[in-house]
Amino acid sequence: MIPDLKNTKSLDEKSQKEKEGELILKKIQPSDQVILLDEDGKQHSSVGFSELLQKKMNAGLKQLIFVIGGPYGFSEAVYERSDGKISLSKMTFSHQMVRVFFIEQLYRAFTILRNEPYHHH
Ligand SMILES: C[S@@+](CC[C@H](N)C(=O)[O-])C[C@H]1O[C@@H](n2cnc3c(N)ncnc32)[C@H](O)[C@@H]1O
Repeated sequence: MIPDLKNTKSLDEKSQKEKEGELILKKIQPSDQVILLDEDGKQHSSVGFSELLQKKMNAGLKQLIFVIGGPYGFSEAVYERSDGKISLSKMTFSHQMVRVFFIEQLYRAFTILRNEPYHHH
């Protein structure tokens, strides 16, 4: 997790996104795949999302990184480095809410892949 930026009042929207973007990009290795959580991304069902994860694992990917943006979203540099975008809804949520929703979906996806009795459709 990247700590909240301090003194953001002195930063305009673009500068804040760029500063956050630099901190995000520092954590990413060249071999990583990066998927952004973004309201304009592709929407999946929970089963569809579990299939996407399975496909990535089958491809022998070393590390798949999901990134949640700050209050103004992502900088251009982060969009350029990304390999895809997924959306949880057309609505905009706070990054704190997205963290909770997305962790539950990750948990759900792995229970689907393991045939555990958590997901009911
Ligand atoms: C308050 S939102 C930022 C909204 C900003 N207007 C934008 O263009 O992304 C903070 C972060 O939460 C995540 N987020 C918010 N709503 C989302 C949604 N419906 N689906 C996926 N991620 C979402 C994104 O990662 C976003 O960068």
